[in-house]
This record gives sequence, C-alpha cells and structure tokens, in this order.
Amino acid sequence: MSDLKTAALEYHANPRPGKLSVELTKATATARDLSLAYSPGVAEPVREIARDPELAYKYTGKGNLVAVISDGTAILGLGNLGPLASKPVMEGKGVLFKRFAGIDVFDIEVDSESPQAFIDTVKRISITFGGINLEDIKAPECFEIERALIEQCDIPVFHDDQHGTAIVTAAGMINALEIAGKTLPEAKIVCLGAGAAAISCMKLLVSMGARIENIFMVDRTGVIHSGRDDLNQYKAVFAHATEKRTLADALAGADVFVGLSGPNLLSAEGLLSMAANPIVFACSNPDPEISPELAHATRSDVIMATGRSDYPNQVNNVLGFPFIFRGALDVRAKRINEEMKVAAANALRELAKLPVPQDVCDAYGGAPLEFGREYIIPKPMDKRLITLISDAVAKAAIETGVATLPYPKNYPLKSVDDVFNG
Ligand SMILES: O=C([O-])CC(=O)C(=O)O
Ligand SMILES: [Mg+2]
Repeated sequence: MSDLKTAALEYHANPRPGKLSVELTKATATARDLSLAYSPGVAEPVREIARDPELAYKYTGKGNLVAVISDGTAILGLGNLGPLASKPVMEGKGVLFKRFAGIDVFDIEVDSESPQAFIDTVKRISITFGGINLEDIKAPECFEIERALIEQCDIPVFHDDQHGTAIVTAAGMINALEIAGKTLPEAKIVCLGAGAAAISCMKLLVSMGARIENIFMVDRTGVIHSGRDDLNQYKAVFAHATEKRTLADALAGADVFVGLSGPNLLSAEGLLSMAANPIVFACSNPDPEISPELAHATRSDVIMATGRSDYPNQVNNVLGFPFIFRGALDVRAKRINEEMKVAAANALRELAKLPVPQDVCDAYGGAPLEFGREYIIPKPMDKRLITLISDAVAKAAIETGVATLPYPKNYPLKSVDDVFNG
C-alpha cells in the first residue's frame, strides 16, 4: 500500500472510527441540570416553539446546524459509488464546517431510488436545520434537485459542487489571468467535464465577463458544439458553432484549461499545445487531470492549481462553503443568492493579494507566501477567510433583502473562536 493510503485508512479507523462526534454545550453534572435539559424542563421550549416556530433558533441548535446531504451519485471525481461510500466525504465536510466556521453538521446519506424521492426526503427533514449543503450529486439531476429544494425550503439550500466550486474557481481564475497578463473576456477556455461543477463554474465565469464563444466545454463525446443533438438543456447553453471536435482540437492555442472530470485526462502534448503562460486548473479529486509534477516538467510557464491540500494553489470548495454558510446563518438568510456568491468570490480574490501572516506560512511549511504563480488563492488555514468572506456574504444578504436579522454584533469575526461571542 502507498504511504498515503495506509495513513488515510489509519486516520479514519483509529483511535475511534470516523472523524467527528457530537458534543454537549450545557452543564449535565447534577439532577437539576438533567431536569432542565430533559424531562420536565425540556417541555418549556417545546411549548414555546409550538407557539412560535422562530423560537427554535433560540432554544435549539437549529441555527448553527447544517445538513450535509448526498445520494453518493458523484463522489468527488470517483463517480457513482452509492450513498454509504460517500459517508467519509460527508463527514469530512462536517470536519471542515466545524474547524473553519464553527458550524455543526449532521451528515446524511440518502439511499433514494429517484431524484423525486431524494427531494421528498430532504424536504421532510429540512426543519431540523439552519441550512442544507447538497454534496456530490450527479448532473443533470442535481440541477432539478437543488431548484426544487430551494423553492420548497425556507432555509438556505446550496449545492456545494456547483456554487462552492464555481466561486473558488472564479476567484482563482481572475487572479491567475491577471498574473498571466490576460483578461477573462479575451481568454480561450477549455472546460473538461460537463457535470455539476463544470456547468456552474462556466456560468459564473460568463457572468463575470468570459465569453461563451471562447469557452469549449468537452464531455465524454467531445467538444460541445451547436451541431450536436444529444445535449441536455444545461450543456446546450455552451454549444456554439465551431470546427473543434476533440479535446486536442480545443486545447490548441487555449489560454485556460479547467478540469472537473477525472484523473490524467490532460496529456503533456495537450498542455504543450496551449498558449503562452497557460493556466491549468486540474480540479478532479483526488487525482487531478494532470499531475503538477508532469505539468511543471512539461512547461515552465504554466500556472497550475489542483483541488488538493498537498500542492500550491488549492482551488477547492473548502475555501467557500464554511464561510458562506457562516455569513448566511448569522443573518438568518432565507437563501444564498447570486449577490452573496459574487461577494464571496470577490472577497476571496482580494484576500489573496494581502500580505500573508506568518502563522499561515508556518502551517504550509514555513516558506513565505506572496501573490504570484504559486499563490493565486488564499490557504484554507487563513483565519482571515472567516473575517472577510462571512462578512461580505452577510452584508450582501442584508443589502439584497434576504437576511432576517441585522448585521451581527460580533462581526466581522476575528476567528472561528469568535463565533459565539455575540
Ligand atoms: O471534496 C472535495 O475535495 C471537493 C469536492 O467537493 C469534490 O471534489 O466533490
Ligand atoms: Mg463535492
């Protein structure tokens, strides 16, 4: 077994299975404590909530509790491996929500026979939570699932693989283009993959200035173009008239490669055919479309990012979902709208340009970090993420009228430890 495989299995198995547990937040030392926590005292908040449902936010953990929910149909870049196999990832999202944003998570794996069954299941349990993070659900079903749940639930519902990934990709992309001396409207972009993350990333790039006619989306059949009659409505948005048919055709002269597909699908030859200062976001997890080693050995002018924690430039939704939900929960936003997403992307992009504190450099091996080819996007360990992104999201929610609480007294948060110091 490889070192990483052994270490990862050991990490998950010992000293106790899994990687997070439920903790108590109130005293339970005496009979009196128990008579408050449980019968008879517990009847009092029951009556209050029955009278006024909003009081669930005052007397229960609802307002800081997010459901991370998957059907296991598109686990990372590994594919449809079923709901139970998705549990380590969903527990992992729980770890990140808690570690970076102080948010409690129940991970829920749903064994559903159809998208409608999944929607019905999630809808019925949604009252338990302050927000719902949908995860690793395959396209195109994920689009209808998210749409229906947003409509039916009065709490934020957010498909992380679409919007989390898109927000982080857009932030990193705009910074990488700036370093390469290029612009989004001019950039020729190849997107390998046409699933949830790919479609959502390209949509956000278009809304931030990229041109559809400069985007070549490539699915298993080849380049998506207007002559194809096998496209669903989501892919069809990216169809335009072009002679390009294969990934190799699309890559020739391209400025940007975004991979949201599977391992090792970008070859050295493909990379060599791209324009000067090519930008490669090989974001398939855990194995990127091209390894950073091969990319750097192939071209010295490449600006390279992956979704992984163990290389520079981690373009991964971990930079989005914890802080976006924090901001949304703290102003009790009814939904996460476009303005909140764009605010998050801009906050992320701007943070990469600020001087990096020593503790962040230390967490990543000690070498100085500075805006440039090897540092286009902040590091997940950066405490300023919660300060800046959650603040930007909360303000955008207030400005666009989806917040139901005023700007929080404890904002901007200094760190995750600040969350309950209201
Ligand atoms: O979990 C990750 O590292 C990022 C992600 O959402 C995915 O790949 O589906
Ligand atoms: Mg995911």
